[in-house]
Amino acid sequence: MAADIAIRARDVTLRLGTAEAPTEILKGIDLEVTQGTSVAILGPSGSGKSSLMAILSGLEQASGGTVSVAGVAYADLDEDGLALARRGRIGIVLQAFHLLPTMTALENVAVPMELAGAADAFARAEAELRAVGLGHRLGHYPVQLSGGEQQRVAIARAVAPRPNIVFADEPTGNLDGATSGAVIDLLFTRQRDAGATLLIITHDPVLAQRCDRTLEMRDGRIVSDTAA
Ligand SMILES: Nc1ncnc2c1ncn2[C@@H]1O[C@H](COP(=O)(O)OP(=O)(O)OP(=O)(O)O)[C@@H](O)[C@H]1O
Repeated sequence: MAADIAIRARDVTLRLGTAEAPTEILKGIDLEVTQGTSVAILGPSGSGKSSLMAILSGLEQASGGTVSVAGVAYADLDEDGLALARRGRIGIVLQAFHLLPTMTALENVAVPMELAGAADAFARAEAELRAVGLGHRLGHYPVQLSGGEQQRVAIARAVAPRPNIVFADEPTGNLDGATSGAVIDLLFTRQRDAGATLLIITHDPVLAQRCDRTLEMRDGRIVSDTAA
């Protein structure tokens, strides 16, 4: 039996800017990712990595082409449908962490799980925050946390619901070597435990080497696709 395909993109394009001066950000992306694999996306700044991730994670709509994730075709869904499809199945860590400023670190991780119906949301959130080394910062608000600490809260929030697919845009960008190593270990441990698919944008060759597969983007296209 063929392995499950977690992510399928066909001829995905993204055009932004004005009608008079459109910019082609993505120029026909074809991609299939097998469930349970880890994929690093490399490429120079501006090559379209974050844009591709935004489309694959359902946060942005493609201008052309089709995307289906975990068997769900995005074209069939409206905003609410997309949000529902993401909930619990897809974890996302963006470059801007999007923590809610009025909630503590613990609440930022626990409340989304609680809204999704998890009975043990706070216990799981606490365990996940301890795993990223933030057991001593549970009651801190985002403004009281350093950039690297906020990044770790965002990672804990993404992995805590045990999603099938985790998208992470430079998840270690703000972390020092030791903390970065611990966070990467956590991401890969969770991936293995849950058989999850992991898509990571990174400039870090060490992180890329740990992935099963490496894609390189240039100027809106995937220019190389290498298995480890
Ligand atoms: N709303 C927009 N209108 C026009 N161009 C945009 C818009 N948003 C992004 N771009 C352009 O799209 C290109 C791709 O951006 P993207 O953030 O996907 O690149 P990236 O490879 O993730 O870069 P980085 O490594 O710097 O994060 C960039 O040249 C950017 O300037």
